[in-house]
Amino acid sequence: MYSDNSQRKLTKPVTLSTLRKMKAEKEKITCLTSYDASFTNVMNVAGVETILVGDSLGMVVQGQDSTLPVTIEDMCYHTAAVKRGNTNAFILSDMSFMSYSKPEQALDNAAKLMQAGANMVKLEGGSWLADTVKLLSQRGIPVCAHLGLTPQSVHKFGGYKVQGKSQDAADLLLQESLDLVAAGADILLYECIPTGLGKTLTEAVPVPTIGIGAGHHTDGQVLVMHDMLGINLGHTPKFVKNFLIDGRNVTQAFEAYVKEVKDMTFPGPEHGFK
Ligand SMILES: Nc1nc(=O)c2c([nH]1)NC[C@@H]1CN(c3ccc(C(=O)N[C@@H](CCC(=O)O)C(=O)O)cc3)CN21
Ligand SMILES: CC(C)C(=O)C(=O)O
Ligand SMILES: [Mg+2]
Repeated sequence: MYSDNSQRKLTKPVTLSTLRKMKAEKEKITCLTSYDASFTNVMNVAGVETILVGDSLGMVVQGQDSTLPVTIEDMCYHTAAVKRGNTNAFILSDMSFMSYSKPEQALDNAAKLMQAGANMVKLEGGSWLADTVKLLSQRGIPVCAHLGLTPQSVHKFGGYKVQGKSQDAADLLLQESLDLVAAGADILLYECIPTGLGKTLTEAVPVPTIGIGAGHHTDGQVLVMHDMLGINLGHTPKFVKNFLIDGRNVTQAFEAYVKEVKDMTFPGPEHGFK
């Protein structure tokens, strides 16, 4: 459909260096989830710099009620599909529930994702992950650490709840962020934390930050594609905005998302937490 490269907005491959430069120059980083080749191609056309093969696929593709049933084989299958549809975006893939509970096991599973086509792997957790992040980093695997509301811990949290609300919880998130950066994390992703804390953390760490429900101060933004196209199966979280409105097609919805993240009209105050 879009085999003509001239239609694509990303003219050269997005790398970790590109993303670091964007943080330094305060240009917002855009990210959307994708799980297949076709949507990935449309995201390339719209200029979405980074694509997350999220374990949210368990919910929006497989129809599970959480991300826990997703396997590393599922993640590899979708990463390979995204890779085949991709030209220049940077691909991050989630490590599935319990696929990184021990460092050596994490290395074996991260290797599978990298061989399937990921440019970086994402793991949920805090300081306890430092040894694993260090091992992956030393072996040449870029790592994104996902903090705040970590959906694989939903049963421990007792629901999808905003994190980092008390001063103690906010201080702990800062310490954990610094520990993970010291261990080699290249990107930090914050989910469902107060907007002010998103700002504090983004200013405190030297690596790019990406937020979802973390306010407009993070270096980048991510949304689950289905949510921003208005085809969420269940309850719609507060941080979601439907971009498939006003007679837009899917490409135009992705373009509107890129524009609003770049000019900081998305997320607005109504999409954040106090
Ligand atoms: N479609 C979809 N979108 C997502 O963003 C997403 C998934 N699936 N699956 C995995 C996780 C689960 N996520 C979620 C799910 C629900 C809320 C939610 O309802 N949050 C409440 C906050 C409640 C509070 O105030 O503590 C909200 O109102 O937004 C947040 C993140 C994010 N991820
Ligand atoms: C919600 C994002 C950050 C994610 O981890 C996913 O899509 O799985
Ligand atoms: Mg995930």
